[in-house]
Amino acid sequence: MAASDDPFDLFDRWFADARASEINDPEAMAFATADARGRPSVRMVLLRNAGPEGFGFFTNLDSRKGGELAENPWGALALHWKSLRRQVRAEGPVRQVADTEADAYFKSRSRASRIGSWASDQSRPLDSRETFERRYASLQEKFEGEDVPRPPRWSGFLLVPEKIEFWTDRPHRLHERRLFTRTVDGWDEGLLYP
Ligand SMILES: Cc1cc2nc3c(=O)[nH]c(=O)nc-3n(C[C@H](O)[C@H](O)[C@H](O)COP(=O)(O)O)c2cc1C
Ligand code: PXP
Repeated sequence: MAASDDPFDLFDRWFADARASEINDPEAMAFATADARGRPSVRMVLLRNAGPEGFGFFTNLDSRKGGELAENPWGALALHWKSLRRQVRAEGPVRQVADTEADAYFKSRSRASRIGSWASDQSRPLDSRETFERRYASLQEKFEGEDVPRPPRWSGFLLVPEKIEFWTDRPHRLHERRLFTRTVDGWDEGLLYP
């Protein structure tokens, strides 16, 4: 298969274009999960790695998405780059990243964000903004002068794509859709009607 037909090479080129032309957050993607009954939910997350191993992001394992992935480890994502009028979609099984990988990413975040990850019981009901701010302030004190470690329930997920679609806007809604489907030894490429 020619290098230009590899979906991750294509993704890298599109992502570079998006970084150059989007006004903010080219890595923002909608990430869908579903519970054990198949009921879907979707939210934005930031794509933090993309390559042949998959598409990765970081979050709280006890969040709604974390709970749904624990019961149903499948996901779907969509990136939309408005400035380019392009969309990428991917679907496949989702696995948690290794602790070493989560640690390395967590270390790269700002101290304030690291403390925020301890302060936030993500997706749980919160009685008031004040409660959250008090928790944050007391954690700032607790960690004063110390390194802020990764909370044990904060980690990352990797979607290992079985399908990746590249969508390009064309006039009159006659768009182009290139679908890559994983095979035992590579990728099949085909087109879809728009
Ligand atoms: C642009 C954008 C990027 C976001 N990135 C993340 C992220 O990388 N990780 C995360 O946990 N939440 C992120 N959030 C917050 C999520 O959208 C969501 O509110 C949170 O993860 C809880 O989702 P859940 O209750 O479905 O688990 C982001 C929100 C926006 C708008
Ligand atoms: N966690 C939460 C709750 C977020 O809102 C975001 C981005 O909005 C992220 C994680 C990902 O970004 P970062 O790792 O840079 O904080």
